[in-house]
Amino acid sequence: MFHTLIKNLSARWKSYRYRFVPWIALNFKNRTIRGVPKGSEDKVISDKQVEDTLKTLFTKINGVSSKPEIVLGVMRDVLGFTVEKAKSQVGGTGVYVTNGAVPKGTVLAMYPGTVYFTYEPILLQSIGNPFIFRCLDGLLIDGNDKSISKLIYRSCSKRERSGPYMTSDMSWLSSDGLLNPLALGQYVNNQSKKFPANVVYQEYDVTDDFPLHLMKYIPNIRYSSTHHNTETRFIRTVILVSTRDIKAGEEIFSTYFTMVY
Ligand SMILES: C[S@@+](CC[C@H](N)C(=O)[O-])C[C@H]1O[C@@H](n2cnc3c(N)ncnc32)[C@H](O)[C@@H]1O
Repeated sequence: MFHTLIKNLSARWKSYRYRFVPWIALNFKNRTIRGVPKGSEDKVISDKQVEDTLKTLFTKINGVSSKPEIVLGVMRDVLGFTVEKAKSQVGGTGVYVTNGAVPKGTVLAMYPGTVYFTYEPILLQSIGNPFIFRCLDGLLIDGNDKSISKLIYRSCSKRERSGPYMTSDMSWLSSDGLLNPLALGQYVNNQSKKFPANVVYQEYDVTDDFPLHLMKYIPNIRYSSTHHNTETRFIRTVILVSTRDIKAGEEIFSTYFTMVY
């Protein structure tokens, strides 16, 4: 009987398709589901566009001071807009476009955090944690910037550094300085009737050919060491892409409920 229970649970988990894990999804009564046809991979812009945006922004930020006003100034010059955290219109903290305008189909944020493969232990970190994001292939990203999640991200980042090079951004965990101004996607709230979604999530895997000196701006790190895992050395990132033009002053909303059918 126990065996059947585990089998059923595991089958249900495999067919689970929402972006946020069940303990977050349960909080929402009125779920508007975004359907994605199976096999479409759910990409609204190409990997090449994502890569170009990240490389261009990181190259311009590289070497400037980590003072937020300086970094945001560079972001404004390069991308034509800035995004920042502020009190949400629906609950807690949210993310707003604070300057300029975001055209449709633009990378405007990233979902930072520790990346867990399906076989890695996340239970302890996940209890009461509303920041666990689920990728379409089941990988989980813990974007919580507090408590045990924060300690784990920091220690994995230190483990992965490559000689003088940091291979991930830790600045989203504190207010000591800003490296990657896009790394605030974990604070984007779920859409509602009054505030329909204006962004979607999209997976983007950073591979070995990404310039090593720009890796310090990648706000994701693998829970397990990449060095022992030659087949899967990529770093999963998740970006948020605008689905319409967004003006300064508007809050960003996504849909936590993406259903693959
Ligand atoms: C990933 S966090 C988003 C950031 C969060 N607002 C905060 O201040 O930390 C997810 C949590 O935000 C809240 N949230 C997100 N969308 C919401 C909405 N439309 N209405 C009310 N609360 C929402 C819920 O508490 C949810 O568990």
